[in-house]
Amino acid sequence: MKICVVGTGYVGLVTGTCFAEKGHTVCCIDIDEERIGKLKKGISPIYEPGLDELIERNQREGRLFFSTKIRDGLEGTQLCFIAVGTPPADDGRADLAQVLAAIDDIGSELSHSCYIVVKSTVPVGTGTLLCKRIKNHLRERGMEKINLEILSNPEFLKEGMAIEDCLHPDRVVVGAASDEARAVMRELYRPFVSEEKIIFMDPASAEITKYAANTMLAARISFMNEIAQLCDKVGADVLSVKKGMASDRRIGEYFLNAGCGYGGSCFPKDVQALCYIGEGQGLDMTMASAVSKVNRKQKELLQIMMRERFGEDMEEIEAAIMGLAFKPHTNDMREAPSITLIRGLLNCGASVRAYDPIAMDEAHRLLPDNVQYAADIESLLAGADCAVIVTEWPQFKEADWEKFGGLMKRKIVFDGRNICDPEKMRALGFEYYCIGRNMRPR
Ligand SMILES: NC(=O)c1ccc[n+]([C@@H]2O[C@H](COP(=O)([O-])OP(=O)(O)OC[C@H]3O[C@@H](n4cnc5c(N)ncnc54)[C@H](O)[C@@H]3O)[C@@H](O)[C@H]2O)c1
Ligand SMILES: O=c1ccn([C@@H]2O[C@H](COP(=O)(O)OP(=O)(O)O[C@H]3O[C@H](CO)[C@@H](O)[C@H](O)[C@H]3O)[C@@H](O)[C@H]2O)c(=O)[nH]1
Repeated sequence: MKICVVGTGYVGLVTGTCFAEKGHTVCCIDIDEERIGKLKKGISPIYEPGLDELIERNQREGRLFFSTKIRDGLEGTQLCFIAVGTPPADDGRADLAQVLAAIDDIGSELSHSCYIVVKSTVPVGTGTLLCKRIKNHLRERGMEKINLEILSNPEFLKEGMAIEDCLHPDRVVVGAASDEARAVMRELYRPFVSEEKIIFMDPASAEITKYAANTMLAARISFMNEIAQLCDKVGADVLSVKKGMASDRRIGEYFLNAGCGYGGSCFPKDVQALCYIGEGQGLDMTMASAVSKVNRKQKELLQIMMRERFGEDMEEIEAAIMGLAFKPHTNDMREAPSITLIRGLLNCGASVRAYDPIAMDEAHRLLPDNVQYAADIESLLAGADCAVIVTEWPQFKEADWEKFGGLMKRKIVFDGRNICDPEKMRALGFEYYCIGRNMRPR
């Protein structure tokens, strides 16, 4: 099948490459010339385990192409995916500017019938809006005979696991109105999943499914974060509580880890966007709003714990921040809890030193200039008053705290991801604080 993918961010680049990997011929389009230039040389603009090799091989074998010109992508294509960004606008709604620009570009060049598939996360009714918009373009160009259908095919991949999620999805959701469109999507995804895992529905339901799924996952995290705070108040252990809850099959074990809050380019914006959509329909969206509210507070928690511990001395401390990415195995720092923490600490007058295995370039771009950076864990911790774990990178989980404790000025650790064993840390002489496992009523 010949496929065009518009947008080469996490979603467009990964899904386009995976379509090529399964034998389709794919042309990926982006307006960012530097990005396309790099991709043509086989250099991935994003860090995603396994992606570089797939891009290189599929380009070499002639199934994957990159261009800045939409015309190159549209030539002979059966399916045109829109995978551009939908960042949050100031009021919380999804900003559709990139999606509208993409449909305008397609509408000004398309000269044959095809299916346009929206992979970007978009509010309900976007498919209908795009359909009207592209038909206007075609009418203006005297091409109204072209047959078009706009489908919704939201993406559920997780950063850091994107290739695996894309090649072996739990399910594929497709919002399509016609049997013909459903048949094409079935053929496209046949190499990826068995047929019963392709869930067909109307486009509006598919659009809502994406927001509802993300909000449900975010709700589980916010719920556990609230339970963790309660655990700390009453001297209980949130990991034991989680174990007890998760063994009920109806609850399950996933997305129940308490921590210093969820970040990333999706949960924060999608929960807010769902609130905006519902409120626009006159609903309160009580649950979804609470999920966001708990998370905003949770991102402040490490800072509050540190202020409680250091009091007036906050201005004197040198804090060593372990991890900047919003989660491990990505360099993405969008909405990362590290940003809230570091800004807060600098506001209190503390000195901040930071290290992340791969997000250092992003950090230089996003964090205030007075943050200092360390080249490795040793130089990060040397002379520090405390270590603050924000991202659960494997190298932090495996840290040799006996050795690192010897390098620190004071042996104090704030563990925002509950990756250390409290008993071991205390036995090594650390003052150790974590989330919902402090076991001493406060
Ligand atoms: N990042 C994720 O893990 C993830 C997962 C599932 C769904 N989503 C959703 O998928 C969409 C894309 O997310 P992302 O993280 O890949 O975005 P991104 O911001 O990383 O990438 C978007 C890309 O689109 C390009 N672009 C913008 N306008 C364009 C145009 N008119 N023509 C061609 N290219 C254009 C940009 O230059 C950029 O490279 C969003 O709606 C997001 O909510 C993201
Ligand atoms: O038990 C948990 C699980 C996750 N997180 C945090 O939640 C955030 C998001 O994590 P994750 O969901 O793994 O990353 P994303 O790549 O943002 O993926 C989410 O957002 C994507 C974009 O919409 C969806 O496609 C995915 O299905 C959905 O998991 C991160 O800050 C994690 O640290 C927790 O605090 N506790």
